[in-house]
Amino acid sequence: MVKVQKVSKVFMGSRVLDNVDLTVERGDRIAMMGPNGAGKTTLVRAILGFYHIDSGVISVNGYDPVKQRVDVLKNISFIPQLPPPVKLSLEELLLYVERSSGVSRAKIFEESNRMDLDLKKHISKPFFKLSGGMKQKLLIAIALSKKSDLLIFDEPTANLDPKGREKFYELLGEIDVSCSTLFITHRLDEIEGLVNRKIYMDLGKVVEDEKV
Ligand SMILES: Nc1ncnc2c1ncn2[C@@H]1O[C@H](COP(=O)(O)OP(=O)(O)OP(=O)(O)O)[C@@H](O)[C@H]1O
Repeated sequence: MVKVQKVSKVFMGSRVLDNVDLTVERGDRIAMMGPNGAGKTTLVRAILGFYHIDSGVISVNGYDPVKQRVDVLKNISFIPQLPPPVKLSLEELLLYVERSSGVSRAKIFEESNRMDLDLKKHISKPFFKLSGGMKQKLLIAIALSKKSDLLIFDEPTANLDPKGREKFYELLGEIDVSCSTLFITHRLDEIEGLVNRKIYMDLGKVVEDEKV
């Protein structure tokens, strides 16, 4: 599904990804861990085509993430570490998601309800005015509503209260087995039961890749 071959990325003279090799297969449930600054987010963003890489090759379902971005993103749901500063109201955002990704509004409402987020109450508020946890809940609801082959979560529970986290893990337990997931996390204890592979990064390299 995802092939990362000898990928390097340099930011301001510093090698953030150093010759990384990684393959994600269908059904992989990955916990990606490693110290702050190890290169986890950069790797995921390169897979999503947000960054040009300096060397190596990345392909997602056979597509180049930079040149064929639309084809790559069509089958991926991504929750970033920091919610984007979207100025649209929730109403406008839902309309945009519905039109651009074909995700049903009713499904987003359903998933939001399950995350204890009252969308109706906040529907005319701009997204950026929601609390951190509410933003994350909405992004989770959208990601889980979209039919994707691969779900990528970059520390998705950082802003969630304990109940929100519990609900989130409950929903994750229901994800189709054919779907792959990649979690960047510092809290392995919380997702231990949901993963079948653990990857550790350090200093821009994959230093351990273990099936569990
Ligand atoms: N757009 C950017 N411009 C310059 N440097 C960057 C950029 N993005 C990331 N970096 C640098 O790349 C390094 C790796 O950052 P990255 O966010 O990939 O780490 P991480 O493993 O996800 O860390 P954390 O666990 O703290 O989220 C850091 O030194 C960071 O400062």
